[in-house]
Amino acid sequence: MSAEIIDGKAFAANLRARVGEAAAAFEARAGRKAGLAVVLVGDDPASAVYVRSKGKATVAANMASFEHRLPADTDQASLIALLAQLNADDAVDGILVQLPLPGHLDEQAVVAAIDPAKDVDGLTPVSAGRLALGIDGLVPCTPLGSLLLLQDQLGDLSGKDAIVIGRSILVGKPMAALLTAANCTVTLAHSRTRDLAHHVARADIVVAAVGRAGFVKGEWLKPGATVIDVGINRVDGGLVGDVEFDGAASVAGAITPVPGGVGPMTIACLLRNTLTAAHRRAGLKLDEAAL
Ligand SMILES: Nc1nc(=O)c2c([nH]1)NC[C@@H]1CN(c3ccc(C(=O)N[C@@H](CCC(=O)O)C(=O)O)cc3)C=[N+]21
Repeated sequence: MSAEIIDGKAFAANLRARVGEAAAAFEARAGRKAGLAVVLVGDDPASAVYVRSKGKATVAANMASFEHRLPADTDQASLIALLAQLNADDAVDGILVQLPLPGHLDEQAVVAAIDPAKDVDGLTPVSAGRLALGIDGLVPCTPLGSLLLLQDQLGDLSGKDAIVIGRSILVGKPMAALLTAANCTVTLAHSRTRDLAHHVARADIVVAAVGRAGFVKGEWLKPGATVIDVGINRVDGGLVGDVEFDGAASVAGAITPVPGGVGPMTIACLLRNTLTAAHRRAGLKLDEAAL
């Protein structure tokens, strides 16, 4: 094994601490805490654990946490009504609706009902449009966290060849947009891509977000490549990523582990986005470069 292991957990802890300091400064200036509302529909135990850990991290970062747990059979109109109430609530700077929603709900319509100014997940059509057009807005947390790790690892990304594997709304598409904005030459690969290994072999940066355990093989990689493994797959032995870790670690220059890589960055970036939204809503300036 030769690759450096990128410690996302430590980086995320640092970021949360810096966000916490900036959130305390926000409270002093604005006369209120920045606030994050999380909406959970149904009682999926994994989601409940995840929502609880977000709430704890929010409070630890000097922000207010509002949790709304709704029964699994909540109807569309009630959920939209709750979102309208949160949109109108001045104490709420960020709104996150935990996905996936129960099947009877229209996920697209629900997400679109979130005020883009409070869209800390970066998933509304307005946020996605802003990212595509290069207009300042709120960016999805997992791609943002991945970009921060890459910039920390590599510095300026200009001119680097990057491949993003997976074209989901949550990760792949926004990741490709962020890397393009950072001046990478980006390949967006997906399930219909022919000869994926050939494309991966050219990449200085590989972001794997396909949701299949061990899908990306070490022998595909360019020696020294930086690998960001977004996958979180539950298997018999515990959690594994989308990259075959041992094989990749003997070829890559640096790689994120699962767990302890991108996952913790997602929550840290959710807090960062909440602070960003709070400053914009209050008309205050946040020095994002200092975060
Ligand atoms: N609207 C919405 N936004 C989301 O961002 C969102 C969502 N819905 N639904 C669920 C997924 C999942 N997700 C994770 C975030 C952090 C970890 C994380 O911190 N994972 C730890 C390990 C956790 C463990 O041990 O289970 C790690 O990778 O080290 C995992 C999963 C955000 N999601």
